[in-house]
Amino acid sequence: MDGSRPFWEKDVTVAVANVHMHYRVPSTRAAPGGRAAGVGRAVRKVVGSQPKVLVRALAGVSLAAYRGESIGIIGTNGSGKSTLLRVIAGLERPSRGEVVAETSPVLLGVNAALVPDLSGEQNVRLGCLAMGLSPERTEEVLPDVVDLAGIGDAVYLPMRTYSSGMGARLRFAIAAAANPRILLIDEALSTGDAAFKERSERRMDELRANAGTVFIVNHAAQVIEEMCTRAIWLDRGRVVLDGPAEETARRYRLWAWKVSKGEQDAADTLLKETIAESSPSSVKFAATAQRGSPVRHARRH
Ligand SMILES: Nc1ncnc2c1ncn2[C@@H]1O[C@H](COP(=O)(O)OP(=O)(O)OP(=O)(O)O)[C@@H](O)[C@H]1O
Repeated sequence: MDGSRPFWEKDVTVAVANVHMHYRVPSTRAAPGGRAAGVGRAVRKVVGSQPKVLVRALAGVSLAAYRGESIGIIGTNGSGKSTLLRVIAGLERPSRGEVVAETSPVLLGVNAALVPDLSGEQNVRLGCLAMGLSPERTEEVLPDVVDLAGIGDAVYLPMRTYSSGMGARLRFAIAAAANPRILLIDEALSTGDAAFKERSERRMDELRANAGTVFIVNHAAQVIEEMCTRAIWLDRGRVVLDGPAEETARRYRLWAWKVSKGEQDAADTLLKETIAESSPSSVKFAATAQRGSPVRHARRH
């Protein structure tokens, strides 16, 4: 990677600079120790408090996203994918590091807050208004959203009666209606059928063509390969590989295959080799930048 090339305001939509995310989480695991520790445990049992452990969800992630990119994020359970999206969306503040986004990203999560007792149609209205569309614009886009979701007359039924795939389709259609410049999608597309996949791919292409950036979290390397131009493989909160979607997906698949065959040593070696071979991104802000302010002095090293 170019050691000093600055990237300019007009190209960058999101910059993530050395982001760490730590959580302190109560653990019921018995701590080793002698009698004193045993007494401590007994006391905690009575008062109900538990010792806390540190979980490192992200351990120094840096990346710069450009206009027109669709970036897949892959990795095993707990590798930090959703945390990264939440941090980019501004829902959580990193423990360390900085995130700057050109405009407010829209996060489309599997648990996007829709109301189960309302119909799909009512939820579309609610979702559009919540994303800042005017009531008039909401009515205008309603038919397109319903069309993109493609769930037929079920759109008039309460959302609690939907299958997970139907709910995911509706959420995607609602998020896409806002025409966000930065769209973050957490798993939502993996449950759709072939027709929906094609429609959602087309809609994502439109969003990207509209000078936007789309981030997609998915376990399936194939989905990432088909939908993204670039992919980032995360493992234990670190970037293993950040490159063209096809190459990253191929490497990740090979690693996952070795793990599934019980070849843990070979998988570990592949992981280490991949990290060693890849040139890590390092994004720095020359001036103190804040979320929502344009990227002015960021440099990728
Ligand atoms: N709010 C939280 N409080 C405590 N720990 C958390 C929290 N959110 C995430 N974690 C932990 O951070 C790590 C990364 O979680 P994250 O959900 O980002 O992983 P993921 O790659 O999206 O996983 P999955 O593929 O299973 O959805 C995990 O160990 C998880 O337990």
